[in-house]
Amino acid sequence: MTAKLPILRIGTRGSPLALAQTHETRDRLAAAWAPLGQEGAIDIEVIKTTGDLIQDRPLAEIGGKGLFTKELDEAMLSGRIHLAVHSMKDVPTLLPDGIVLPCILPREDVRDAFISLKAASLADLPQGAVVGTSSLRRGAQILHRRPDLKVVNFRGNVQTRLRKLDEGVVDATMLAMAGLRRLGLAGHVTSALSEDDMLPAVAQGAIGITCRADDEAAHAFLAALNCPDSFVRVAAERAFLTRLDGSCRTPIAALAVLDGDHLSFRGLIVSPDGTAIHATSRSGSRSDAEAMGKDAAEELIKVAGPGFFDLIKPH
Ligand SMILES: NCc1[nH]cc(CCC(=O)O)c1CC(=O)O
Repeated sequence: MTAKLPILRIGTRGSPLALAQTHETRDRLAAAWAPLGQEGAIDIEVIKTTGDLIQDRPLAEIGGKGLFTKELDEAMLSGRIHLAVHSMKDVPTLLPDGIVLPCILPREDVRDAFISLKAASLADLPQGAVVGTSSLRRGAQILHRRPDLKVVNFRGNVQTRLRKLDEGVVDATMLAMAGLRRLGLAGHVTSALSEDDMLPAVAQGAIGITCRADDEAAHAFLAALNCPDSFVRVAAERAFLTRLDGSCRTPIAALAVLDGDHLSFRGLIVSPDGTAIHATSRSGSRSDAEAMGKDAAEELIKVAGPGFFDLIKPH
């Protein structure tokens, strides 16, 4: 008797990037597990999230955590899907009861891309140029480097942004290199911003896969896909974010890098206008990942003082 198909239902958002990430996940599962390679063994369920429905406002303004994950979590807890594929950047630090995150795929390029038809790099932008971004983290770090620039709110998919660049609505924009690469759109990148100019978001470029805590089959399937290096880097960065209790309104950036067993961590917080910035770094071993992130956050909380956080609390 053949197994009843599908064996596994994967939930995802419907955006082109979410689908690309889900197809990568499906292909890795099929390669690792022969039964999952059979035609029809994996079913992909597209689920709309609150974040997908609201297109015209900055996400920071909508507020609330889990804008891109809540509906997927609900579908998982009700048994409609077994796995959910997420951009780790969009996953809240606290997962709902009963849901775990045992798998991070090999991480893509962590950097932010600079895209402009007028300048080859951030430093080349003319005085007073207009940069479009809806990301407080990107806006704040840009203003820190270049206080003369004008940062305006800018959402929409890659095609929309490119059209607005073409029309001269803005002089430059920024997007994650990882998303552009996964969509085959890296050709539009003018240059990659260095981590010194633009520290990435926590977990940028990482895909994470959740399952129910009690789903043993899902755990077994995912164990073969997890990238231990990416997992430990993301763990350090998320520990930093957790301690800072980052909301979408809080410009926070962090990056952990592994060299063998040696982990280097950098993290920063910055006021939205870019004038006040506090950065720190840690160096240690892989097994200290979470402690390093947490410790770095505690230092920044102390150094910045309570006044700093009042600046960036949600209204
Ligand atoms: N917040 C949206 C989002 N979530 C993940 C990515 C890109 C892929 C990634 O960083 O893993 C993006 C778009 C962007 O920042 O350009």
